[in-house]
Amino acid sequence: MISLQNVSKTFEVGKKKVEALKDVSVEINKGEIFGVIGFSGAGKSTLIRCVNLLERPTSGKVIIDGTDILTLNKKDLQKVRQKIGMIFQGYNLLKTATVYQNIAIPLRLEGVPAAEIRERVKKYLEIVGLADKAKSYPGELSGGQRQRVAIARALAHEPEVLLSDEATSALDPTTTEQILELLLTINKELGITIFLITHELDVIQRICDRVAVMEQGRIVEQGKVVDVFTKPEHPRTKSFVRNKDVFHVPEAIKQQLEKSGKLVALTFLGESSKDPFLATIAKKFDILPSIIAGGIDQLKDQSVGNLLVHLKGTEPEIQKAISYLQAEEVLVEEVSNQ
Ligand SMILES: Nc1ncnc2c1ncn2[C@@H]1O[C@H](COP(=O)(O)OP(=O)(O)OP(=O)(O)O)[C@@H](O)[C@H]1O
Repeated sequence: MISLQNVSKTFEVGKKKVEALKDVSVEINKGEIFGVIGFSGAGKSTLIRCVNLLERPTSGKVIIDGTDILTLNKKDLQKVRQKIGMIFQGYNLLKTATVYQNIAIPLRLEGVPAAEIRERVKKYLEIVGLADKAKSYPGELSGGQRQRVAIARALAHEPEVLLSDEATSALDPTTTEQILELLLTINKELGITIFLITHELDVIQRICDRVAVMEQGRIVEQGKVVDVFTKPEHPRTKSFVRNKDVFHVPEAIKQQLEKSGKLVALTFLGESSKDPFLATIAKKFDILPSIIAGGIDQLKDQSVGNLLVHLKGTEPEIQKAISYLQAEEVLVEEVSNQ
């Protein structure tokens, strides 16, 4: 549906050149939620702004439904832009207009008939759960409510794609969760494709189907969230994957445990977490497994469990147990040597 092909963007600031995007290629499929994660300055905003040409790439193609929109004239580009809604970290609402007017004014400018404007404002305020706030001003709303108005305003144009530029970054964790739930509903029930950028792994983990990791203007890793999350390859991705925190063991304890065996990090997906792996390996092999730490993360469609386990025993027995776990599709990473 959206295909960014070899997109580069160089800003010229005085005599200095800033390469914000370097040969970035990314495909977003119809109906999916695709997230880009990266630290500040990685190029995420520039990338998302290239999708609706708020920023024009220096080179490369931006293909939407088969058309390279860089080749379009103003009028045709305008038509494509109507298919793309956008929400921002700062909401971008008109402070002196009511919630109703914030949604209605852009529709009026687009030439939507008055009766339809009334219908759409009502419909989308209901969808975002703010039917009773039509007459309020943005200043009377919480951050989460303001973002809901911004979402209703974007939806009122009945777009096929919603771009989200750090939409939850200014919100507390509970409000973030509610907005993410709303984005999931919009994706599922209205069939809207969502392309979002964030610096928070939680956002990716909670709602995205696929993810790309950006660093210094490049995409360094991309794939299904579950794969990137459980088997991160690039150092930048590893730095984002929080489950490593579970496996952070104070050096003194680590040294103590390593004397009598091996520390392993186990990662398992959804269903496999129900199997009693540790009891089984204790029975089958001459080892004593003990749990040092653990946690569980909820992804969009499944959960991922993490355990830090000490395997007490001889090296050959430990290796047999590890092979057994791997055959059962548990991801095993030795943390002793890290
Ligand atoms: N209009 C601009 N003029 C000059 N340089 C820019 C412009 N926009 C972005 N840049 C530079 O491009 C690089 C990427 O910026 P960008 O905002 O895309 O990153 P980001 O990952 O979205 O970071 P943040 O989350 O902090 O916005 C940075 O070095 C930034 O300073």
